[in-house]
Amino acid sequence: MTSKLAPSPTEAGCDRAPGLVSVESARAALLDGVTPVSGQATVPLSLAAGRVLAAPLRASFPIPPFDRSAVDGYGLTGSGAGPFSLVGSYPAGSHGPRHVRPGEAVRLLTGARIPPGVCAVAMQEGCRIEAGGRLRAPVLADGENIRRCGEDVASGAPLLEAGIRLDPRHLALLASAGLCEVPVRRRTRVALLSSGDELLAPGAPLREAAIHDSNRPMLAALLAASGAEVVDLGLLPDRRDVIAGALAGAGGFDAIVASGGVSGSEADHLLGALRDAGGEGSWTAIALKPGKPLVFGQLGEARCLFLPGNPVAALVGALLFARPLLARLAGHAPRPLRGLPARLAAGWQRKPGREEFAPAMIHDGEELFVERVGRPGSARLTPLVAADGLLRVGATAGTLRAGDMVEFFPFDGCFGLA
Ligand SMILES: Nc1nc2c(c(=O)[nH]1)N[C@H]1C(S)=C(S)[C@@H](COP(=O)(O)OP(=O)(O)OC[C@H]3O[C@@H](n4cnc5c(N)ncnc54)[C@H](O)[C@@H]3O)O[C@H]1N2
Ligand code: MOO
Repeated sequence: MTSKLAPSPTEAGCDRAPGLVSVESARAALLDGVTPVSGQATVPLSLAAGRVLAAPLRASFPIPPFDRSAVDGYGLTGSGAGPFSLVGSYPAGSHGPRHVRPGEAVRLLTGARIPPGVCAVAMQEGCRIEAGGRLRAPVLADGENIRRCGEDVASGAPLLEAGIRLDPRHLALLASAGLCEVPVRRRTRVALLSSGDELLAPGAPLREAAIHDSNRPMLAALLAASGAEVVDLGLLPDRRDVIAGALAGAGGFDAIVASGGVSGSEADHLLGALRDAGGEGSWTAIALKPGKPLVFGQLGEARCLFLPGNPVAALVGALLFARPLLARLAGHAPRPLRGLPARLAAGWQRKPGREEFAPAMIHDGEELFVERVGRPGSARLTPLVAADGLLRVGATAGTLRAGDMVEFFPFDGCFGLA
């Protein structure tokens, strides 16, 4: 794993600064050989959102299970305009008549079973009841306004493939197929820690030269939203032996995620501590801004991903690397990272060499226009909070001008279902 992360001679220096590894090849190296966790559970539908389906599911009956009316109206026995004699009224859920004979029509509400003999349903808005109670209807095509048995899913057809991360849409499909519980993979277990002598636990009173640990709550929430069970290993000092001790007990997790202490100064002990704990790993400089220094490794069963300490860099690293790692471990395909094409509302001076992600806001308009929020900086959280998402600039881009195309990644997707 380590050697694969070294930049190849062809890679270095072509579209990024020499010696830096592209995000793409770093991600490929991180995911190389990662297999899904074993172990399954059966969970009720009410707890299945966010879990990964462990086995393919098929429909044991057609959906819908019977022909039914798509509208409030009248079931007709022929396509002609009538007049028809009305022979009853049937709401959704009722049995309906045994048979409707030629020349007859039946009142049907949306969702009602189509009785034998009915070949189309006329919407009530287009119908008229004559004096004497007979029905006049528009001429209809055979099958109009009828939802056919099995038109959504045929009996025995595949419902969902294994490896799908279930979201509210899937729960609706599974419920409509009569399922109340589903087989899912066990959740991945991720250990999370922060390191740094300058860090204070959330809520602790400020002391001189210290700041609060803002990465741990952010990363814990982000990893949990990716479906992982997060175990907090806490806040560790800049002491190699203490960090090694904490890591040594974490080899049974599926992944260990840390932030801080990865840039290689005399106070950065994560990589050394990983080795002391019996693991292996390597330091990598990624062609990424923010988020250049990164440590990947392995300790026992656990894949290790140590992110930089600056909070925006930690977030970007978690989105680009931890998310796909957790997806692969959880047994579903990492979602391809594809942003929306957007135009810059304003440019800025920059040097080519590193792919860049910046907090950005959407401008109203017919086209998607985005603009960086606030002053750039990997330690500034307020632009991140004010932003609608992150914009991405490719590594080769130099100074940017208003109107240039970039990619935009909204934080909440469009509807945020998954
Ligand atoms: N001479 C160089 N110095 C630095 C470079 C470089 O290339 N040459 N890179 C800079 C970049 S870029 C980053 S990012 C950081 C990464 O450093 P570390 O991962 O070793 O992180 P620390 O030094 O521990 O912390 C950096 C910064 O972030 C603060 N921090 C750390 N953890 C947290 C936390 N949990 N919550 C909030 N803030 C945190 C820490 O106090 C530092 O201010 O290195 C640069 N330096
Ligand atoms: O790359 Mo650092 O990760 O810019 O803040």
